[in-house]
Amino acid sequence: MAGKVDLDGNAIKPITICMIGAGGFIGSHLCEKLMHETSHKVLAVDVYSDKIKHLLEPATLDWADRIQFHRINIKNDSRLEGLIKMADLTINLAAICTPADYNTRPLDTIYSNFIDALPVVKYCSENGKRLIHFSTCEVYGKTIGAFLPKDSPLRKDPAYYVLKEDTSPCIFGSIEKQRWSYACAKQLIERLIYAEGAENGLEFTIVRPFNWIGPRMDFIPGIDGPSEGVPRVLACFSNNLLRREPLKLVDGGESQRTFIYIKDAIEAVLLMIENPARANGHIFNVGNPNNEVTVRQLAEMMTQVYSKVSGESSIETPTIDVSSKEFYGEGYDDSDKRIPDMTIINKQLGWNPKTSLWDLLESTLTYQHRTYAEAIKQAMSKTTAN
Ligand SMILES: NC(=O)c1ccc[n+]([C@@H]2O[C@H](COP(=O)([O-])OP(=O)(O)OC[C@H]3O[C@@H](n4cnc5c(N)ncnc54)[C@H](O)[C@@H]3O)[C@@H](O)[C@H]2O)c1
Ligand SMILES: O=C(O)[C@H]1O[C@H](OP(=O)(O)OP(=O)(O)OC[C@H]2O[C@@H](n3ccc(=O)[nH]c3=O)[C@H](O)[C@@H]2O)[C@H](O)[C@@H](O)[C@@H]1O
Repeated sequence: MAGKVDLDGNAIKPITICMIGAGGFIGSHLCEKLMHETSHKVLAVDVYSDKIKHLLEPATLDWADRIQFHRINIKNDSRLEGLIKMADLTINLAAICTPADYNTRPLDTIYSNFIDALPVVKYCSENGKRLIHFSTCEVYGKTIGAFLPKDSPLRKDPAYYVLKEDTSPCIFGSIEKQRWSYACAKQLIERLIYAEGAENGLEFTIVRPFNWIGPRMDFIPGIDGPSEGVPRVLACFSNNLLRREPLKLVDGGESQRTFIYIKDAIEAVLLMIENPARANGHIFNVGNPNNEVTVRQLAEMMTQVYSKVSGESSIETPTIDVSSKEFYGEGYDDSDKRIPDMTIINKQLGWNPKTSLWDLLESTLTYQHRTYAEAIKQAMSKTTAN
């Protein structure tokens, strides 16, 4: 990695990164990237390590002395401050971030996304350490366009739906719509970090991911996660495809999302890590505006791609409609449309996403099939035998 330079042509010095939530979906890809392509050290903090165990064992791996796992729950562990002090940069990924939890476990959601993140911000600020904090595109909530009459021509005007870091408002539902507990907690921690920057000089970068997807996202219920758990849409639909059952479309599958391949998104995070002068003080949308689909279109595309990669024909009724109340329970609500404006990240870091939705689904579903198809078959034959 010798001779690597940043965007301004300066040599990149190896640093130590305290990565909280390193054992999750994004953390595992970021650790992989840092081990394979850089000389930086990682103090990996999480309560789980399954998704990074290939990076931790055996001790003979090339990067063994550059990654250390610390099994710590940041809610109640005094070792956290010491790790932040040892590092040059802290990246906080820890959170409850599955929508099925927002309305059913709103207290855990708010504590996890706001209260538990507070000491991390405080330790960084007090010790003069740089912080990259993971927020969410959900802080935008609904689009302004969602409130226009259905047939209004203004709905087609990007000014009413493209989400911009420095000008778009944050539009959430009423308090009994507990779906917004997550977005609201994330918004408040963003405001707190911004204020620490303004009043106390904290060097920060806030990342707003827009539906990053890929291998190792969430879990497949009953195989490597709780059998009753509800993961995010990629894992829900993968689970349905693997079990040859219809994909469930919540409230008609009309909501729109832009999906980005995790590997494209991780490139953006590495640029933030290695270009502090360009990233500090900024909030960045990280998404792929070219990959927009409705959830129904996503289901159709995943069905087609899965058929191709598994060699199995699709089932007769590939999708069924289900109400959000049935699927998520009382208090669910949804973001209607999420297209990231890319002006700021383009200007500061010159970054652009590359992978099309079809291509990213092809590599992700190939992984899902290879990793889970056999385990699902065995689990299903056991259930039938009983
Ligand atoms: N994946 C996305 O597209 C996406 C989109 C928007 C925002 N985000 C944000 O990015 C971050 C990471 O998301 P992800 O998709 O990797 O989620 P994830 O659930 O896979 O990873 C989060 C990790 O944090 C760990 N964690 C949670 N609470 C902890 C605690 N108290 N102590 C120690 N570890 C703890 C979990 O064990 C988990 O491994 C989250 O803050 C999330 O809100 C992700
Ligand atoms: O990924 C993001 O950028 C953010 O958005 C996600 O929220 P959301 O996109 O609503 O979550 P998904 O579970 O991925 O659902 C996407 C859409 O699919 C629908 N869905 C989900 C699952 C399913 O089986 N069927 C179905 O129709 C949901 O209702 C929703 O409209 C999560 O809140 C976070 O992980 C993150 O902050």
